[in-house]
Amino acid sequence: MINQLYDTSLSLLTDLYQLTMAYGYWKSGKAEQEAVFNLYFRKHPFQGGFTIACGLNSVIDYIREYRFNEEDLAYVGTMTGSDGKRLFDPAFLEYLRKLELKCSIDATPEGTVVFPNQPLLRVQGPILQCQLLETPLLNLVNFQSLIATKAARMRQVAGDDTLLEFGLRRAQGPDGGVTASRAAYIGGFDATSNILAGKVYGIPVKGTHAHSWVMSFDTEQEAFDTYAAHLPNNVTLLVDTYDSLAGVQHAIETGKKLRERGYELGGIRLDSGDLAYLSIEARKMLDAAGFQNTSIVASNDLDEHIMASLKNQGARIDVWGVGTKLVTAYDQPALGGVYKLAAIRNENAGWSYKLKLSEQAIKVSTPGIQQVRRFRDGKDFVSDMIFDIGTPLVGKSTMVDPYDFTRNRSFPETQHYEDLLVPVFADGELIYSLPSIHDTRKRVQDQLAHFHKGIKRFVNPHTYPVGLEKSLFDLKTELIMKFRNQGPEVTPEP
Ligand SMILES: Nc1ncnc2c1ncn2[C@@H]1O[C@H](COP(=O)(O)OP(=O)(O)OP(=O)(O)O)[C@@H](O)[C@H]1O
Ligand SMILES: O=P(O)(O)OC[C@H]1O[C@H](OP(=O)(O)OP(=O)(O)O)[C@H](O)[C@@H]1O
Ligand SMILES: O=C(O)c1cccnc1
Repeated sequence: MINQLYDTSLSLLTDLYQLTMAYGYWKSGKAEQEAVFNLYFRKHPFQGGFTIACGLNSVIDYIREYRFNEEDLAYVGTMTGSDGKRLFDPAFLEYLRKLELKCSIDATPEGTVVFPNQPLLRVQGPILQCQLLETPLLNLVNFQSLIATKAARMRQVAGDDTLLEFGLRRAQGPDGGVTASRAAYIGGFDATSNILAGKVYGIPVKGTHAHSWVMSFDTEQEAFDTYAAHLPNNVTLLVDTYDSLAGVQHAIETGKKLRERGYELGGIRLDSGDLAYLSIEARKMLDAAGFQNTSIVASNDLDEHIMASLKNQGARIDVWGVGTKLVTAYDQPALGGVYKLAAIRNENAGWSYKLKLSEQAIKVSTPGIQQVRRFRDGKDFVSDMIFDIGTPLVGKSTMVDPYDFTRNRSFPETQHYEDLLVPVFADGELIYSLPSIHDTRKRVQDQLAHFHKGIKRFVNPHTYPVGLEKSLFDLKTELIMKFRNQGPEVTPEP
């Protein structure tokens, strides 16, 4: 669907270094060498205890439409190096012209609750192709997972209240706005004010009116009455232009006139002042006037923390309109997802497992062709184990905390589990049937319900156990030792 927003090919939506590396692979005869990359993040956003995977739908669109068209190639042909001469041999442009993606991708379905260091996507295929995908895949998955997570945090606070996303005006550009609306819906919002997102993604669209409507009339009463006269089936009146509680009284007057015509006053919206006090007072006034079913909408720089505080204060808010702090992920504007080479196939020697070292333990990548096994105890999820798909898992499974080898856990063969990564593309062919956005949205809440509530709290959340299967842990340790001492690779035992 992202392609619907742009009337152009998106194969150049990447960093130059991906293309220069691709060129290098091609020139040195490595272009077709099979490789495996993992896409994962290292730390939950917002100092939280969970993250929602989101963006796979866009990844699928992107890959299906992937091609270098004549305009792309003409542009790439003009690119020059430090000596002013062209960067790329024309024969490489011919190679790109004929390029068809043949990668296999396994991915965690959108709407899944995920944790640091586990692959959300595993991309396997010719190294040149896997490399070209790094930047766009990160661009698509990082942002949408970030916003879906922010939205899911707000849903945790809102309970059964209605959540409206109002962020387009503050979003990071047009695509930032539209994809944020999608991710917010998946994370648990009920509707967006963004009409294009409604059209493109089938999200419910809802809204009230702005201060300008009230200001354009001589009196607030006239403004409310006129709005209700023309849109009787969509009346939520913004009451705070001059004085919020006087505005509620004007809305009640309009509501009475609406009722005579057989319509109901849908809601009033508070957009400034003490939202706890004003909502409690507004509720009393509406109830006393017989408008018990009229909703109270609140907006004004809300986030999950203010919402929680308002709930604690007994605010009578039924509908929360949230913009800026949701779509810009205000307190943490990026998810630090990365894409790392984990294995490469040598012609005669089989797979070589690869690892990136770092002084920081958290930044040392994990080698291998990975899968994530999520163990259940009854209906609840209890632990995730990252393992290499080449390892035969017979008998009990033991997982080790990657940062403290003295901490480990074992599960008997009979323990219930599900493997999170599912096949999406096989050799470039889509083999995954996409769930509807509504089912994906439901999946988020179904999943969250089966995790320990400690991971959902905002302050010092519980760390859900994610470990490396013992033989993968041992292999990683061996590789770290080997690399620190001499060289970068190790061939796993068959
Ligand atoms: N009772 C409350 N408890 C905690 N935070 C609140 C409460 N009422 C409002 N807020 C939040 O306080 C912040 C600032 O509110 P403030 O009352 O200063 O805005 P305002 O100046 O009335 O609004 P505006 O500048 O849009 O006219 C907003 O993020 C709002 O959501
Ligand atoms: O506060 P947000 O979470 O971003 O929600 C969207 C805001 O956008 C609108 O007003 P706008 O901010 O344009 O003007 P205002 O601040 O004067 O109300 C609306 O009235 C909300 O307050
Ligand atoms: O419909 C609304 O009330 C709305 C839409 C966008 C931004 N703020 C409010």
